[in-house]
Amino acid sequence: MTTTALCPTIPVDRPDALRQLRAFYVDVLGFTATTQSESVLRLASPVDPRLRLDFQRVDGAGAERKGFQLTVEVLDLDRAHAEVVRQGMRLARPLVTEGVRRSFVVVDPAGLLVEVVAEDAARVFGGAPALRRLTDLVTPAAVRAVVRLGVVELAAGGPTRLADLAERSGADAGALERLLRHLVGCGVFAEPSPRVFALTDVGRLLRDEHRGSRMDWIDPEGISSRMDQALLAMTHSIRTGEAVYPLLFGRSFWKDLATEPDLGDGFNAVMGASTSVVAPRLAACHDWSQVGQVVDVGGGDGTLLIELLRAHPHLLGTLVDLPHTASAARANLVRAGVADRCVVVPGSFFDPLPSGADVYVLSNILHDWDDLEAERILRRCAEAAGRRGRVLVSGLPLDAPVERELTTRLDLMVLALFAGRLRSAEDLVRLAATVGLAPASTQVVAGVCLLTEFVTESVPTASA
Ligand SMILES: C[S@@+](CC[C@H](N)C(=O)[O-])C[C@H]1O[C@@H](n2cnc3c(N)ncnc32)[C@H](O)[C@@H]1O
Repeated sequence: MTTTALCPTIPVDRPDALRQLRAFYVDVLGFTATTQSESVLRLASPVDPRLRLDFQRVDGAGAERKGFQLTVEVLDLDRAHAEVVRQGMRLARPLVTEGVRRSFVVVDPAGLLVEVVAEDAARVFGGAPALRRLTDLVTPAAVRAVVRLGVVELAAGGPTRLADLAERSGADAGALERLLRHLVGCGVFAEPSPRVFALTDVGRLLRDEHRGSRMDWIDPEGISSRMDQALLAMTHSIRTGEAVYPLLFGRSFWKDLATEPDLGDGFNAVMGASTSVVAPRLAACHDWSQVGQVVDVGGGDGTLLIELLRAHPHLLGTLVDLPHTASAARANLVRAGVADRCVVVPGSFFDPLPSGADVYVLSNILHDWDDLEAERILRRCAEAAGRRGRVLVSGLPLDAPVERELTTRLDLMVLALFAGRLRSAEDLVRLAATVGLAPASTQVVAGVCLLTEFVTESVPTASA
């Protein structure tokens, strides 16, 4: 049995209550009123129709139900009904069909009336909503289109006429109206008056100012689009355990970024934006006072190193990354005014790293690689750190204390892109042990990022 939505029905007995309730739930909390009559007010979240709330007048005519009641939507109503009968539960109303709506009312063991209904529209159009939510590509594509067209930014100032949005974004007015109409239904835009569109709270999350959010990853051109295409072709990766990206684009993800500077710039920008959220916490949560020299291995556009150098003025830094990204990092370090305390080394972390620093940081690196390659990177860090240095590994672990879907999503993404994998804290310790690194401390930063400090137990012999 699967429940797909839940809706409390709350009885109200004052004549003007429904109007006041509407003012609060619609105007303050942003619910949409899906039905309003003399006797009922039905509300739903515009972005998640599973979040519902009904109010029902119990004083007037037509108020057939009394008392608090729950409506539970299930995928298989007949099976739920058969089970209720098998358990000998009391039915307050037998199974009935009203139009396309089939339901029964049962009294739960706490005495609460529970109306069990078949998932709406499941038999009408477009398949079961629960399945549609899992499989639909139209909405994600529509969101990408409206961002790419710049319409989100154009509407940022407040309600804007369709004609202006179309003219300024260079879109066909009729087609743009169809796009926006769909996004109104999804709760991304509102249409306060005909052909005037405004961003909702959800729509505002798509704005440029939300750097470091999901929004950075949905530009439908450039690197994000290639990543999307790789995800759509994931079946190959599941079949083989290999990255599908090279199959689609003729070279590995990192080679692709190095070959097409625009792609590299795009990736550095989104990666830097996402790292900027956690960088201040990484700069604050570790004891950097004893560290003189830090090497940021695969340091990307310099976001983390800039944060470290700014927060700890005694610190000297080195950033190692592939040549194109190293140049971007150098420019950012100069702009941030910390270049005089920093060396940028264009190169690969599969080659020997600058040795003798106190700390080697690997931020969001190891999950891009399979175990063999991740081990090679760790070995390079351990060799360079020697007996005295430490290796700090930071990134989202597979067993992060967050909703599971957040970690499994990234795990599948790195599989499709680079045959990488997310690792649990335990996996990481096991992997590091193969190159003589032992955990000295571990902490969760910003609720999602595992920061593990390793010391060298036995320095690996330098590999070729
Ligand atoms: C996921 S990003 C992480 C960037 C940065 N550490 C952060 O946390 O924002 C991975 C980085 O690894 C770099 N990289 C990939 N292959 C590399 C290699 N062979 N040697 C050095 N850097 C490499 C990429 O250029 C990119 O900057």
